[in-house]
Amino acid sequence: MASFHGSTHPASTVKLSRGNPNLPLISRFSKPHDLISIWSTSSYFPISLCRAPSPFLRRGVLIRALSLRDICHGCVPEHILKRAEEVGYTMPTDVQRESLPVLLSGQDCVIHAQTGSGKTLAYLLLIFSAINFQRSAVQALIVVPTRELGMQVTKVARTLAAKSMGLEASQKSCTIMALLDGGLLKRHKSWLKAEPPQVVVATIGSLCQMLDRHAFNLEALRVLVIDEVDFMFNSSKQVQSLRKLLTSHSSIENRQTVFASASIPQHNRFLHDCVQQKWTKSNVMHIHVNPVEPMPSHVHHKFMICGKRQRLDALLFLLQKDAPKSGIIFVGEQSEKSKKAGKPPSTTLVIDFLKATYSGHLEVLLLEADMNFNARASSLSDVRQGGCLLVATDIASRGFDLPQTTHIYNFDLPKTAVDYLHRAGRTGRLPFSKEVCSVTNLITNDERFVLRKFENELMFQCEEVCLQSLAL
Ligand SMILES: Nc1ncnc2c1ncn2[C@@H]1O[C@H](COP(=O)(O)OP(=O)(O)OP(=O)(O)O)[C@@H](O)[C@H]1O
Repeated sequence: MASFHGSTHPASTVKLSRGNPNLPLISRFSKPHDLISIWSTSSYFPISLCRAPSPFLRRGVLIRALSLRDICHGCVPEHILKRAEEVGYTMPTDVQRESLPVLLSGQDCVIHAQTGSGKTLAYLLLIFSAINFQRSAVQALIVVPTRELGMQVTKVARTLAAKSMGLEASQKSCTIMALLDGGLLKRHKSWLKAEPPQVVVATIGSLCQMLDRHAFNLEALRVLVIDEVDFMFNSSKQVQSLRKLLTSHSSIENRQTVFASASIPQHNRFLHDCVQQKWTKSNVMHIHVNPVEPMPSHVHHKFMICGKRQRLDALLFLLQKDAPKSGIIFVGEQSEKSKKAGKPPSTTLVIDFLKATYSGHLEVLLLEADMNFNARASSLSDVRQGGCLLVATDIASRGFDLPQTTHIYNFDLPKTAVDYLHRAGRTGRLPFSKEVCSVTNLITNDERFVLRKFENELMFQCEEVCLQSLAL
């Protein structure tokens, strides 16, 4: 196994100085293995490690930043690249620049990069490069932890696979099926049998149900992606099924395996397990982008100390002062004890309070695991319409992409530093924007040490805000 870190130079590296991005591109390369690695310390190019063919260099100077098309040319079908450009994916993000050459060369990969860094597009481009559009068989499988994330990934995949302008006649279509908890699995079963899709996006529960009923098999599988991999392996309910999927339903020799997450605690141990347990081939690559800074740097962290009873008023005060374009208020899950005592969950308290007192222009919406699937789907679709104040439990903390979110409020602190990282990662998700976004924690005096622990673990600093200073 090997590892590429933003802070280490790979063996064949070239030092770069600032180049001229306006110079014309001289020629293109066609295969990823024709590439040479380049290390850039230039402040002009927002890159740490990239790969480029020699025509991109003149006397060791990068003369043009590589576009997504440059990196994927010859591997990803033209109509997908064209569609990606139509949607606005022109230049690669750091993680795409670093992972795509490795992915497109066929290697197994653990993609480990900040929240909102663009891991989804990286693995989707790999999938579109690997599948045979003419063949009706499940060739790519993306496993996700929640129904909401599954719907989102399916939407991005379908957007890329949709017919692009001007290429209709020649382009071949690709079917993408979502097998998600609460879906119409009976109907999906007949569809899977009648005409298997090329790509399936699934939660592990629904997937196993279908595999157990022999609705389809994974004999033709070329790419297996496990998104939010640390979360999936952490859940005791899912881990058995996941292990079975990785080792019995398809073989590592026939497929390319990709794991993705912004947090992989003890990643060396995880990489070791990947090889030992035969989840991946032995040359699996760990692409670790920005290892010294797990949090996006343009997210500003704050805290306000207030008593539990003051918390709702403090939240309202902050909302009025901050005037977010769109925000998420994270609330802890209700404990079993509180459920048994017949108390309302904190989400209800917050929602009811805001509906009665918040006078801003944003709609107040709710998303929590206890809602039924239809209510969850309807909340999700309302949230995507534009700005809102979403009151949510941690169900919305993983992978949820609402790029317009400018403010996060931790009404209750999360349980772990990893949960903090993912909640905070719901803001600051526009890759090339430096708009300052914020995460504000409402805590009691006793909780200050917990937050300090998160700060040390995740290497960020939290600034104190006082009700008095805000009132000025
Ligand atoms: N090359 C690109 N150019 C412009 N926008 C991009 C590009 N790649 C991704 N994005 C946008 O960046 C946002 C974040 O991408 P994505 O959801 O893939 O992040 P992620 O790394 O999976 O984050 P998380 O770890 O939180 O799941 C999305 O809104 C996506 O559309």
